[in-house]
Amino acid sequence: MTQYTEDKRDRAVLVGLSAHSLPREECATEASMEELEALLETAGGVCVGMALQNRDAPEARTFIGEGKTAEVKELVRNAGADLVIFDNALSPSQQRVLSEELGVQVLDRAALILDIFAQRARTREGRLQVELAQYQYLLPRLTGMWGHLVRQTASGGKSPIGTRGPGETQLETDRRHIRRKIAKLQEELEQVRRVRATQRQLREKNEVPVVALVGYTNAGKSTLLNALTGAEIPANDRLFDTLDTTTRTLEISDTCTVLLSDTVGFIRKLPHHLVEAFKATLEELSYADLLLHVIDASNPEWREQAEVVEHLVDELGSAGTPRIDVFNKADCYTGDILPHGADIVSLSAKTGQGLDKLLEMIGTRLDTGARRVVLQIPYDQGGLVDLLHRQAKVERVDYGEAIEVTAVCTPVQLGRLRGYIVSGWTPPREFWEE
Ligand SMILES: Nc1nc2c(ncn2[C@@H]2O[C@H](COP(=O)(O)OP(=O)(O)OP(=O)(O)O)[C@@H](O)[C@H]2O)c(=O)[nH]1
Ligand SMILES: [Mg+2]
Repeated sequence: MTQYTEDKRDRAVLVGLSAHSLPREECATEASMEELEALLETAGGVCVGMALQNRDAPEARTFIGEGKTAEVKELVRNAGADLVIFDNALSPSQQRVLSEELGVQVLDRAALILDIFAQRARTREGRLQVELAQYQYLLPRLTGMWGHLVRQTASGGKSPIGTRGPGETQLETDRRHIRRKIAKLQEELEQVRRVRATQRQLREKNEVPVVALVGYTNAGKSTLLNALTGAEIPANDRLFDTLDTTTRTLEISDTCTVLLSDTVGFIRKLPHHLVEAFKATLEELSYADLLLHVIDASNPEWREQAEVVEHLVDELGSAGTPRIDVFNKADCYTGDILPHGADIVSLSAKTGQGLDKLLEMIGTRLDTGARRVVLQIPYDQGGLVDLLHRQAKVERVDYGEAIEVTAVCTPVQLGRLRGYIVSGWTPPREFWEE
């Protein structure tokens, strides 16, 4: 008993369900439970018990079955746990019922991730985004969870996992207040976004291609950015170390300089609100000319992780952006043979092995695939013609109703000039959607 009164960390029992009726990516597996434990540790808690159930379908009221609920209750009592965390998403009512039946606070993976983001967010934008996501998560859960939280915080002591972020006094107020708060946060974020758009326009004037790092959390994105650019972004062996976008210049060769951006890592079952809220930060991705998908090749789960990333990149509307798959951590990789291909590179951000190959690949990717297009440029955009003369191979210029230019352009330039192309190039659909 004395052993855990000294440990101040939140003690949690982790529960997961795998059911035939659930989509595969929503099922709990041993690997996803392990990841949940890592998330719990990142949030400052400790796992004191674990239960994984296989079932045909979730129970409507309690998600897991009756027998399993009793078993979890037993686990909670024996281990002296103060909360139960589900790997699967729970509905607000399931969360409430389970909390009553188990006698402790019940969270799901989404709430845990939100909690970590709340602890980690540093910039104003990051904090606004997390707060917005937390309020949106809380709104449908006001009745059940709140009574519990208020009781808990009223009893004094530190605030437990899942309750950090919006202050307690705000948590006591009503839905209308929360809705107002959400609207206000959205407005503030809109402002942040406007600043971002201006910065981006400035950057586009600079005509420098943007390369963005994407990948599963802990894959080594920040380490790679540091290795390539000499930046000193913190890179730690914990989940969601980076929550803000950092951009640095990277010289690929004497003639080619790009901007390289680090982004927030992805994870399976990322709360939908969070993806929504972080769209401003992740917007960087949609403006990237090239994505570097960093994969931790030393992780036996890399395939599943890569799939999650692909899925989120799609959801964020960047499926059409050229991509290089970077199999990182080659220094400690011992598993099966990695895929090979023109858009695949294996390297170690830590030892530097393979970095030159990546640089070469970025250079080729940004330069190849040039093709001849005809552009119609309005006279008031005449500056673009100068730009084309400087950047592309201009073959012909006709002055008619508009300036008609025939030029050979690289994919990056084509992406930028998409509004003016009249023939020669069929852009991917997402290029047209703004
Ligand atoms: N052995 C080895 N470890 C690496 C390599 N690259 C990164 N790491 C380690 O992996 C851990 C995570 O690296 P980060 O660069 O923080 O990963 P990240 O993708 O930025 O993670 P988040 O910001 O949390 O999404 C750190 O402990 C790094 O030292 C590598 O090539 N080899
Ligand atoms: Mg990072």
